[in-house]
Amino acid sequence: MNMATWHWPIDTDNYPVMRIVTPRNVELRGIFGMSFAYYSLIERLPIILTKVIDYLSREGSKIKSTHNATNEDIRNLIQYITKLKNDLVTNKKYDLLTVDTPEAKRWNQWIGNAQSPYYFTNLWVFSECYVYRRLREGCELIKSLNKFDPFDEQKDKSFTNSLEPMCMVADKLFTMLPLSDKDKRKQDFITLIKLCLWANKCDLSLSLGEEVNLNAEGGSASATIVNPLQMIVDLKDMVLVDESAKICDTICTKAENMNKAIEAHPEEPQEVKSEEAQEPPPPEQIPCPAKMTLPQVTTFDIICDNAGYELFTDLCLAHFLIAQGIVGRVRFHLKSIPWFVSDVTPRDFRYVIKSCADAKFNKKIPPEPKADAAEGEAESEPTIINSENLNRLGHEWGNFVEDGVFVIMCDDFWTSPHVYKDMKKYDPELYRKLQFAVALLFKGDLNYRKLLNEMNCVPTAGFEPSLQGFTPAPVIALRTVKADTICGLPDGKWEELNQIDDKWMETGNYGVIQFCDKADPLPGGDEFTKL
Ligand SMILES: O=P(O)(O)OC[C@@]1(O)O[C@H](CO)[C@@H](O)[C@@H]1O
Repeated sequence: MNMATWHWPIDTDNYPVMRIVTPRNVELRGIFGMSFAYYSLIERLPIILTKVIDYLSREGSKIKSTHNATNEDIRNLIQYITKLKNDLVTNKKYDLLTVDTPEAKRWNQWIGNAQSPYYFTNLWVFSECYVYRRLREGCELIKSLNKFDPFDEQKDKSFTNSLEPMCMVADKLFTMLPLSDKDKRKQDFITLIKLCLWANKCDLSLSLGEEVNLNAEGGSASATIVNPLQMIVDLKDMVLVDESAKICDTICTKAENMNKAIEAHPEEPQEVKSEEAQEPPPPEQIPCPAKMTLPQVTTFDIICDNAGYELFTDLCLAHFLIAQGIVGRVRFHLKSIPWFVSDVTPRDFRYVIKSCADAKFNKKIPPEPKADAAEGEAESEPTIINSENLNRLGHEWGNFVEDGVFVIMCDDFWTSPHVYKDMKKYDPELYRKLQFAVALLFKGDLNYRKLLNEMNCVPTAGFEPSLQGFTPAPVIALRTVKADTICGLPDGKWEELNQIDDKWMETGNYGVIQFCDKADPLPGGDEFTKL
C-alpha cells in the first residue's frame, strides 16, 4: 500500500489521489493528496461525523427528552450518519437526497449534473457542503429530530468560554458608540474590522469541535485570556493584506451619499409589497421586490460565519454602524441548517443575543506587582471585568431585531454547494437583494473559498479579478487563512511564508482584509447606483 507520508499519509492505492499539491488556477479537490482538501475529506470530516455519533450515544437521553424522540429515532440517526461516514471514507458515489422538498429536488439536480459525483473527485466545496446537507437529511427524515442541531452543545459552550473577552469588547464598544469626529470614527471602524477578523479564529470545524478560544495558536484552547483589543496590536504583522482604511473611507462616503439620495427621493417607490405580501414579511425573508429601485434605508450586509464570539463581534460592528448613523439597517445572512459545525443559524443568533443580555460575569484582576515600586507608593487599582455592558448590548440588540434594524435572512443559497460567481445563475433573486446593500461583508474561510470560486489562485492575483464578476455590491472579505487558496498577496510573500512554515495556510494564524469596491448597477436605479 502506498501511503508514504507527506504531512499526512497519502493513500494512492485506495483513492483516486495523486501525490501533488493543487496546481495553480485549478479548483480544490480531494484528488490532490498534498492539499488540505484531501486531508479534510480523509481525516477531518470523518472525525466530525464520528463526534456527532458519539454525541448521540452519550447524550441520547437528553436529546430524547428535548425532542420527544424514541430510542429507535436515535438509533436510526446514528445508523444514517454511520453510512454517510462509510460512504465518504470509501469514496462512494453521492446518494440522491430522499426528502421530498423543492430544495432537496434542486440538490438532486446539482448532484445529477456533477461531472464526477464522488467525494474525492468532485470539487472539495461541493463534497463538504453535500456532507452537511446529508447530515441535515438524517435529521429531517426522523420526524422528532427535525429540529435537532448536532452541534448546538458545542456552539453554546464556545459562547460561554468567551465571556471574558466579550465583556472587555463590550466595555470598549460603549466608548465607540457616541457620535464622534471623522478621525475617531475611522479609527474605531478599523478596530472593529480587525476584531471581526481575528474572531474568525474561533471556528469549531477547524478545531474538529474542540473548545476554541482566541488565545490559541492554531485553534485549541489555552488557559490565559488575551484581551482581544491587545491581540489586534500584537497580530499586526499577521494581517497579510489590510485594506481596512479604504473600506472605512469608501463605505462612509457611499453610505452618506445613499442616505442623501434616500432623503431626497421621498416619492421614490418604497419597498413595494409583492402581490401576496400584504402581511408584514416574516423576519427571515425581507424582500427587495422587483420594482424597487431604491432601498428604504441604507443597508449593510454581513454574510456571517461562526456563532459564539465571532457573531458577537459582527453584532458589535453592526451596532457601531447604526450608532454612528452610517447605515440604518444591517442584514445578517445566516444558515438555515446546521453547517460546518459552528456556522450561525437563526437559533444561534437568538441564543447569542439572549445570552449576552443574561450573562453573569465578574472578575477582579489584582494589579501586577511593580518591581521598581518605591516604598510607601500606593498600589495600582485592580482591574474589574464584568458583564454590565455586555448585558446592555444584549438588550439593545434584542430591540434592534424587534424594530427591524437588525434583520435575519436565511436564503438556501448559503447552504448550497455553489460558488459565488454562479449566484446570478442559481439564485438571481438573492443576487438582486444583495445589490441593495452599501457593502457586503463576507466572513471566514468558507465564504472566501466560495468568493474565489474554490480555485487555487495565483497568490498575487488581484481580489477583484478573482471574484470573476461577483460584484452585486462592494465586497469585503475578512478571513483567517484556513485553506490553501489566497489572492492579493504582494510579490514573494507566499514563498516567504512557505519557507517559514509550509502549513501556514491551515492554521488560521494569518488573516486578510480585502476589498473590491466595484458594483453592478441596480436595474432601473441609475441615479442611486452611480453614488
Ligand atoms: O468558514 P470558516 O469557519 O472560517 O472555516 C471553515 C473551515 O474550518 O472549514 C473548511 C474545511 O472544512 C476550511 O476551509 C476552513 O478551515
